[in-house]
Amino acid sequence: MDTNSPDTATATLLSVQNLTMRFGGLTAIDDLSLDVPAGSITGIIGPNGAGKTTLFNCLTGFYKPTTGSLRLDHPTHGEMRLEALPSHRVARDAQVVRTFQNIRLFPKMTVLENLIVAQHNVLQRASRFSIAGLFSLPGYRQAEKEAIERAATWLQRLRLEHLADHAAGELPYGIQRRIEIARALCVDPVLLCLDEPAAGLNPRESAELNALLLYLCRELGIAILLIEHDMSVVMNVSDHIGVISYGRKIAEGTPEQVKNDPQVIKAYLGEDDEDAENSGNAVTEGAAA
Ligand SMILES: Nc1ncnc2c1ncn2[C@@H]1O[C@H](COP(=O)(O)OP(=O)(O)OP(=O)(O)O)[C@@H](O)[C@H]1O
Repeated sequence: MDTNSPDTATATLLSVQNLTMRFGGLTAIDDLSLDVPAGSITGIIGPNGAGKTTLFNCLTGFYKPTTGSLRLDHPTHGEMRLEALPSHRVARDAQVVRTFQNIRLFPKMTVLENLIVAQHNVLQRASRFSIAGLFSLPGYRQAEKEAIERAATWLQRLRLEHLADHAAGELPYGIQRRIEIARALCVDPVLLCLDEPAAGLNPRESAELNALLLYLCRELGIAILLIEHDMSVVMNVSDHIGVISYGRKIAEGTPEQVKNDPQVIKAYLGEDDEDAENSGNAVTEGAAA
């Protein structure tokens, strides 16, 4: 990553301040404040319907928050207010990129083509919105060459290069999830937002995902914001975890602090003693894997 440097490790990259998102009478996010440090992995957990994906949708411009601010300290552009940017500029200019809960690859395109399409912003600019692209002028050809090289680099880093010419939709589910991450990485993210990347993975694939996330963060310096229900992933890779319930932050801290927090156990287990016993398991399950 060109835009991240190791000395930013303790700085705040993203500051979510007093974020509220209402849908009519439903408050999905309720006065949420949370800091995402640079160069680290921040986990976001919480029961179903807690507001985690809504937070991502606010961050990436899919929703305009009702109130509150999302300040990104961009390594080259300085402070950017994400809540004021349209979604295409969040990815293109702020380099905040996301994956989705449901896989959204182009199934009939090859793996390589999926990664090139992700770079449409750069290619579109180089094409001068079609004339240069149409006549394949040198500037466009150069941009196209760089896009292919960038895609090839990420395929190689994620050990997918042997699958470059396969149709994405024909590959196993766990591989498709990995391709989605590779595709997001082609945009050179300052902040990579992953929405349940372990959903549907088997234990071996979850362990590989852990290794991948640690590599991206520790070796390449990419900050990651991770929504995940799979505790064997989130508890093992996160430096810091925020817990949301009914749109509010109920706890924040290291994985160890969070999994022992009575409010977190209650949110997962409910009030009932027996439920609570089960919910404690839900928070800690797989954490030592
Ligand atoms: N576009 C929308 N219109 C109305 N309600 C919405 C919309 N998007 C989300 N919600 C509601 O906001 C609440 C939070 O949903 P959200 O998807 O953010 O939860 P989540 O924590 O991601 O849940 P899960 O873990 O099940 O994916 C839910 O009650 C959901 O029904």
